[in-house]
Amino acid sequence: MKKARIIYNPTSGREAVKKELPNILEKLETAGYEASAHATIGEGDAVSAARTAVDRGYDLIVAAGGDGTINEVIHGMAEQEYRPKLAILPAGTTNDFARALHIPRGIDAAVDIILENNSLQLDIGKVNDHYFINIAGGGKLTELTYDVPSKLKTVLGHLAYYIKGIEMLPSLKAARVKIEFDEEVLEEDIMLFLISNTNSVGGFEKLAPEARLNDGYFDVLILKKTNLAEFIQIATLALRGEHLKSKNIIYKQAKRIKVTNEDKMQLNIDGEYGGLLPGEFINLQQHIEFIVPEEFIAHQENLDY
Ligand SMILES: Nc1ncnc2c1ncn2[C@@H]1O[C@H](COP(=O)(O)OP(=O)(O)OP(=O)(O)O)[C@@H](O)[C@H]1O
Repeated sequence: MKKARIIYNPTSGREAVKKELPNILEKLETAGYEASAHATIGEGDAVSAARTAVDRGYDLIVAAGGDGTINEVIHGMAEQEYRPKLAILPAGTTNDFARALHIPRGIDAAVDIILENNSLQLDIGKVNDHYFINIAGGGKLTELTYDVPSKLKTVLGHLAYYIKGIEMLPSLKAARVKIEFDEEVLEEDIMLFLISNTNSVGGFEKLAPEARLNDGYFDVLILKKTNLAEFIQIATLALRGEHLKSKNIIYKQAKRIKVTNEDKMQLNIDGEYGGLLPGEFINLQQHIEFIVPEEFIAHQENLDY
């Protein structure tokens, strides 16, 4: 019998998973899994819970919570030689990765996707000692994601980022960075750089429109030094997915990127503080097998032609 381990954050998304847990376990059992669950108790607990699940030879790990929980589960799995399949039950404030995989928001519908058991090997990113699934970046602007007070984030979701972002606009500063791509070096004064694995980040659905999740490439977006008016114009274009035509945006694809800067620029990794530059970003191609909707597999195949 196949064994499934649910690792869930009991506090995320108004305790949605906690309330639904008996139903989730029953559905998995009916589908032939021997299912058990671990409730996380705080920061870092999902990392060790995932490590333990790998050591115990589970066939499937179900990460239930927001992007923070999924990120921790991936940290617990990524270094291991044996990596079980990974399913996601989105129940957080931000569920960018679940959205990128077309996993439905409702817990019940997301469990049904697990039962359909379609899967794809997908890329994840690594920078220094951190893994990321959505995006990593740096620059004064990216610091706003962890400046948003968590209460505001819980109540307002993505809107909180925008409010805080607008408040921060007048204090935006450019910084000089050196960016080494696979075969090219760039030195620029920039407002921010984003290294994206998926195309849906922080509510911007089309930030990196060509990002594919299994091609081994990151999509790199660099916003050159701009004034406030230009910045607002580009942000407006970005909401419509039309920012790539701006002369202030550099867009590239690369497997490995090294970024250095002299001012101790902070790194943001999947929305959390991730240490200081320099950073070496490596794309681990098709490193983890994710359970995804059949429709997502068709969508990826369409991108290939
Ligand atoms: N029992 C717990 N109590 C408090 N915090 C926890 C608990 N379990 C895990 N956490 C922490 O909460 C962090 C965020 O949780 P998670 O990502 O699941 O949901 P969220 O805060 O609703 O959404 P998001 O992080 O996507 O905005 C996790 O990275 C983890 O460190």
